Amino acid sequence: MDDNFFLNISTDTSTSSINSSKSNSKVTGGKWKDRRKAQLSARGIKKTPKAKPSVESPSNNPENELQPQKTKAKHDYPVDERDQKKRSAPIADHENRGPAKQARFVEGRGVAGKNNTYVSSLFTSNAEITKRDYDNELELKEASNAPLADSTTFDGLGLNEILTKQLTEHMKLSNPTKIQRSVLPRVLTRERDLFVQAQTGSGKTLAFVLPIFQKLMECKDLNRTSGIFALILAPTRELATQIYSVMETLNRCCHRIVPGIVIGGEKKKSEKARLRKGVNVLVATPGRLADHIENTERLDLSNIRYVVLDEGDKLMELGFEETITKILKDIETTSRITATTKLYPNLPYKRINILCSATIRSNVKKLGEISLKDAETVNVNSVHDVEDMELIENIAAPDQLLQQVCVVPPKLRLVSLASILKDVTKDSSQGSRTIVFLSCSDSVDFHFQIFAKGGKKFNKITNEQEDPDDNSTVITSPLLSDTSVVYKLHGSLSQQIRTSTLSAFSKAPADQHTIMFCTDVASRGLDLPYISTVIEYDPPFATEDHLHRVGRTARAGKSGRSVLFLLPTEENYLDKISQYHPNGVQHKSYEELLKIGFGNKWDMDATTWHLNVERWLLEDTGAHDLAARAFTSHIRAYATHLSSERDVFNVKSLHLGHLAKSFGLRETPKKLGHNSNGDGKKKKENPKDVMFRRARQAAKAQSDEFNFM
Ligand SMILES: Nc1ncnc2c1ncn2[C@@H]1O[C@H](COP(=O)(O)OP(=O)(O)OP(=O)(O)O)[C@@H](O)[C@H]1O
Repeated sequence: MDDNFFLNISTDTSTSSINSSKSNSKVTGGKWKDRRKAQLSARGIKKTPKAKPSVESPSNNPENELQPQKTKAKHDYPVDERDQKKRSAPIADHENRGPAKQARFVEGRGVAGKNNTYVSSLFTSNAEITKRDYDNELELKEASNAPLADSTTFDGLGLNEILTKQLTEHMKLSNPTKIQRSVLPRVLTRERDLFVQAQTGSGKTLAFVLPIFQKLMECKDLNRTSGIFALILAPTRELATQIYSVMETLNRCCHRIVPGIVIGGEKKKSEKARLRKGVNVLVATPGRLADHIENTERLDLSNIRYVVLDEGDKLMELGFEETITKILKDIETTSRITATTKLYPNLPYKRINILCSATIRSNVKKLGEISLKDAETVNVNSVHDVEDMELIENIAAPDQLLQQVCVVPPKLRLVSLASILKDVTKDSSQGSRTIVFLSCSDSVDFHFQIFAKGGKKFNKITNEQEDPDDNSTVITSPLLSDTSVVYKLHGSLSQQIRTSTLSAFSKAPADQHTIMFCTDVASRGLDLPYISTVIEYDPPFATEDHLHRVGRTARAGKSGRSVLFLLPTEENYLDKISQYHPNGVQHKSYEELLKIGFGNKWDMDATTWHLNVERWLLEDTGAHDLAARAFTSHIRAYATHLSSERDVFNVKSLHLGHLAKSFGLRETPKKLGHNSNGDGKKKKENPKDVMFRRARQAAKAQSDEFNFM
């Protein structure tokens, strides 16, 4: 048994009375046990042998178990007498449990070490939190990714009247952003490859889409049957869909220029039909495009004048290097640009490649070598030759972002999350949009269920009341507030569901509180409107992804807040992300966090809330399995943190027992591990096989997640 895992099984009252009563009688001589017996009988107490775990055993009584626990462990927060009393007060709503329910309730439980289940109290035995120097309190500055407030206008940058009108009148964008000011005129007037680097939410999409659209508009005879002139590659289907919808908006002011999209998850047949009808700008995910190049005869890439690679580092991270190299080679070898120059004199005489990324990793440089020739690097402050890429530093998070960090002991993670969500959803006069990032699909499913299906009472849904919409990814959350709706998004959902979930989330009424539980599939490039809070409940697998996640808020000059949860063993992660937060971060203690949602009686109310989750899992086997799966998948995902970050995210430093508690589970991690393997008899695996199995799992998880094919 793990030493740190505190046993908290409620004590038999008769035993406690023994401890509390004092006697003057003294018994001497004989064996130790006989002396003890004689001493007890002198006090009129009959010693009963230790009961084996059974339903009848008082120590197994769920009523006792649901009492806040009396423990010897030290509290890691100030405890006054009043709080102590509150913690020992009985928790309502469990007295009515019938015998059958009680039996189920204790099913699988036993004393510690027998059936491997424990009930530990939330506020005991938690890891100490080292006091880091948090002096660098956050200093919020003016928005760094906002539209320019000076006299710079879109037409001043060379945009034609029709497009300018579309932007200002229909899209309500009056001034360009800094990166648009830098990129727009370059693509309109020069024929040089570009590496575009700018903050999240700074308007990079319009920066490359607008000039390409205008150049095509300038070709009078160009229509949908003329061929594909621009190709935009994005790493995720969601991002590709988003870029396509920007193109569609522009198409409203010039119907001749037709955008098209090919991404996985859709019927290839309908994509082929679309390609056959003709498109001029093709947005695609690399895997699907490569598939069409192989199998779709009508796909003609010979006219391509512009290739844009959006989110370059993610494209590389997902292993598209080879696919992109092949696509570019195919474009190169089939190109008829020279032959058609006279037909389209306004288009560039050579192919222009544009690579975009907010973060620079060595893989982006590699992609630059593959895709760019004699390129310029453009960021908001400077323009220089791409050879100087080495000089470019990673970009920081937007200056107006309020970055909060909270170090939370593992057992208190779930209640801390509940607290913050309660807080963001409490205002009934106006709505809010929140994104919660988790490590894996199973964990998303579980947390979605906690805040949705469980409802106010975490009732088990019986067969008669079975929700017909059981697979829904959008559901109301009375647990938080009457106007709260929760969503889930991850790579294991079908593309149709992913698309409709995002669309519903984006169009939610302004007075609704919407919360989306998701994996990193939503971290890249997604432009969801009015996100006010991003919660990184699990830190990302690569530090750069932190920047992309927090970048879902504080976009285009708007304010935003991001909360990063860290375990006490992960505090040094702050050193890794400090490069993205030159203005500092704001530290919140977990006590503060718990107070904002649970109020002054936070310890008592958080305990009750958590016990309700635990009880729900004990009563509902389906929910319990979901929790167990989420826990094991989470640990597995944790082990896939980049090796360069293992000093912070080391799976060996995790307190698995406490972490299981934050999934509402009472079994020991060992038992959960065995269950997740299907049977109790686990064969010892060859370490080499373990390594290969984990590598396969990690690779599969990545590809499942992004589902790019
Ligand atoms: N000139 C502008 N004025 C106001 N809003 C703008 C302007 N240009 C773009 N936006 C808006 O800014 C938001 C962010 O734009 P976009 O998605 O292109 O950012 P990005 O730089 O690509 O971010 P990320 O790196 O996260 O992908 C969008 O909602 C877009 O409509």
